[in-house]
Amino acid sequence: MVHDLVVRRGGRLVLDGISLGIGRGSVTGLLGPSGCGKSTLIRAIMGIQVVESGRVSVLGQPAGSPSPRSRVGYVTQRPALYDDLTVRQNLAYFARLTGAPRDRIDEALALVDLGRVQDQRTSDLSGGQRARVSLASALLGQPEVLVLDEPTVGLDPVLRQELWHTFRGLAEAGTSLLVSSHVMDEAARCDDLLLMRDGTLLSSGPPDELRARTGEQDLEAAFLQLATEASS
Ligand SMILES: Nc1ncnc2c1ncn2[C@@H]1O[C@H](COP(=O)(O)OP(=O)(O)OP(=O)(O)O)[C@@H](O)[C@H]1O
Repeated sequence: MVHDLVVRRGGRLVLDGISLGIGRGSVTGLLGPSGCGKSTLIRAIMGIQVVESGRVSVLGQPAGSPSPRSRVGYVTQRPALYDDLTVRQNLAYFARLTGAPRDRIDEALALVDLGRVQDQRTSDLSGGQRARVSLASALLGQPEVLVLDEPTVGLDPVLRQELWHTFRGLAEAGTSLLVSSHVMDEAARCDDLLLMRDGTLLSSGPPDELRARTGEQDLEAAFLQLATEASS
C-alpha cells in the first residue's frame, strides 16, 4: 500500500504524490516510459529509497521492516549472479545467505523450468535463462510478494512469453507480483495496471476497465490518450 508518496532525487521531484494498492495473488503491471519513476517507486516499496513524505507498507508493515522482508522477493534490473558458478551453485549460495532450506533449490529450479541447465556455468546461459536464475533466487524464500524491476528487458519475444507464463503460474499459486515494464504490449498480460508518467499515476485498475474508460481496445492507445489528457 502506497499513500501520497513523494520522492526527490538529486533535487528533482521524481514521485509526486503516488497512492496505490496491490492485489493478492495477482499480477500488477507497473508501466510507463523510461525515466517516469518506476524503479524509484519499486525501491520505495522495498524500503531502500529515502522518501520525502507519504507512507509505504507491505504486508501490513512499513516498507523495509525486517519481518516482511523475508516474505518479499525482489529482482533488480541487473541480475546479481556469479558467472563462474553453475546455476545450482549460485542458488546454493543465495540459499545459504538467506537461510532457505537446500531442498527449496530444486523447487525454485522447477518453478522457473531450469532443471536441465542447473549444472551449467551461469556465464554460458542465455539472457532469458539468466533472468530466470535471478527469479529463482528470489523464490528461494517462498515470498508472498514478488517485486520485479523490468524482468523482461532485452529478452526476445519467446523468452518474454515464457517468463510471463512463469509469473502467471506464481500468481495462481497465490503470490502477489508487481512487475515493471516500459513495453506496453506486456500490459494485457496483467490483472491490474498501474500507468505512470512523469512521477504521477495516470490510472490504476484492470486492463478492461482502462479500455472501457478510454474507448480504446489497444492499451498503448489508451495510455497515450490518458497521457494527452493529463498534459492538456
Ligand atoms: N541517483 C539519482 N539521482 C538523481 N536523479 C535520479 C537518480 N536516479 C534516478 N534519477 C532520476 O529519477 C527519475 C526516475 O528514475 P527511475 O529510474 O525511477 O525511472 P524508471 O521509470 O525506472 O526508468 P527506466 O525504465 O529507464 O528504468 C529519472 O528522471 C532519473 O533521471
